Amino acid sequence: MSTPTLIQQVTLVNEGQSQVTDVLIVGERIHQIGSIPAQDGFRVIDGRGKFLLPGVIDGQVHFREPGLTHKADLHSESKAAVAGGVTSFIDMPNTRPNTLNLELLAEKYQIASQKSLANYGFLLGINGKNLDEVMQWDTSGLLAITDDGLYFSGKGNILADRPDMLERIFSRYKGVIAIHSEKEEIVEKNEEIYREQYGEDVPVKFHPLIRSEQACYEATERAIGLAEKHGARLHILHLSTAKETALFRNDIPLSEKKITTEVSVHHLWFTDLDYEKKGTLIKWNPAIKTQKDADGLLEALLDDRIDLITTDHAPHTLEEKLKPYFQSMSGAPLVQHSLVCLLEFFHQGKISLEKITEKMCHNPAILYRIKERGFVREGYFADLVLVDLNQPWTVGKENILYKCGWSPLEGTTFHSQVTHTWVNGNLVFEEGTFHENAKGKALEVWDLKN
Ligand SMILES: NC(=O)N[C@@H](CC(=O)O)C(=O)O
Repeated sequence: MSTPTLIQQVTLVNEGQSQVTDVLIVGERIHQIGSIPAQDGFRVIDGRGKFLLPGVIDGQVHFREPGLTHKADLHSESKAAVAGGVTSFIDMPNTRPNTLNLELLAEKYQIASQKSLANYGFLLGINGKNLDEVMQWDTSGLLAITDDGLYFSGKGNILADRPDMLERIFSRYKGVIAIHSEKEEIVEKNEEIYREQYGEDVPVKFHPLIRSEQACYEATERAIGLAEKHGARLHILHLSTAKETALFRNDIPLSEKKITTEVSVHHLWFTDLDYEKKGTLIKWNPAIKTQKDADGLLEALLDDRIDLITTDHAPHTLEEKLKPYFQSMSGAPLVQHSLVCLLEFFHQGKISLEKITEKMCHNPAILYRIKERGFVREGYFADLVLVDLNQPWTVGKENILYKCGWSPLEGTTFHSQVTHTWVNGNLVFEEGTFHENAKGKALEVWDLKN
């Protein structure tokens, strides 16, 4: 067993409170929280002036393996994740081939067990062809997160073109149905309008008018209608408009909600005014919209209509990004910078540390029923992140860890820095250095009764 680690006199931000305390890690678990005297054989970390949070659980990333490893892979992106204080992630099924059956799912878990520094869960994708098959699978047990997640996305989004199929899914599936919610038929009509005027090189500032508020709102409204009709468990991924926030409730605890949603960091951080400077580097689906939308999303996050913060970390090579509008890939990397972005909002007085912890650490664990993680509790896994709120640094090529080698935040100065990250009790990131001998684990889920 590794040396017990005592983090002394640290401000622990956890479960709605911040207090100075000591935290003792023994093996892969949090052994004790309180006033703990150092003993011979302990490794002691001086936490004075620093803040300790549960490791971030990013509920939506695209780490691109297998099949798209020229953009990213489970090793490179999990390294970027832990450097950013992210100790667990849930990866989406739009890898190649798409993760549409149990063999492909098992393959992902196998690769991650060899390569990932962070803990991992993989969602299963669904399309017109595998629906009946998925419904018959007993996906409990080993498959962890995947028994609880389904995902739809991209062109030919079935919300738009297969309402009959949605009806069947919502009436039969009991796990979390996670949806990328934009009506493709509206998007396609808008694309034609702009294509006629500008050809292939539509100015990217029109992206939020093509992937419009209406496209988002109508898809989300329809999905919620179906979920309510069938009592299904629906999660809307990366909400991007203020208007949609009115469709969600905040009068019941998350653990009792059947309809939940999240906001991704870029929809809080950027606005349409940034297209002029950043161009297609900030082309995402759903699109970055207006300041009013960013403000409305933050407000809904603070008043609990929005349940989680994710990144939708979606790396592409610079070459794939810097193309004319219609060829430029949507998506950008973020997982290394999500926590420091939110800490910057804290510095600006927009959000508390307790709320950041709730939305990035506690709530993903509650929503996906992740076992013994997401909170700093005795007996839980020691997934922890230590941050210094006053250690400014600037994002630049020399410190970007993404395989694609770029970030939409290049040139941004953050006041806060992640200094240490523990995953399952192992100190994997320490002041810019990685200890790569220990690998992450597959996330496990609580039984439904918990
Ligand atoms: N969010 C994005 O803009 N891109 C995602 C796919 C998706 O969610 O549409 C990707 O995988 O690149």
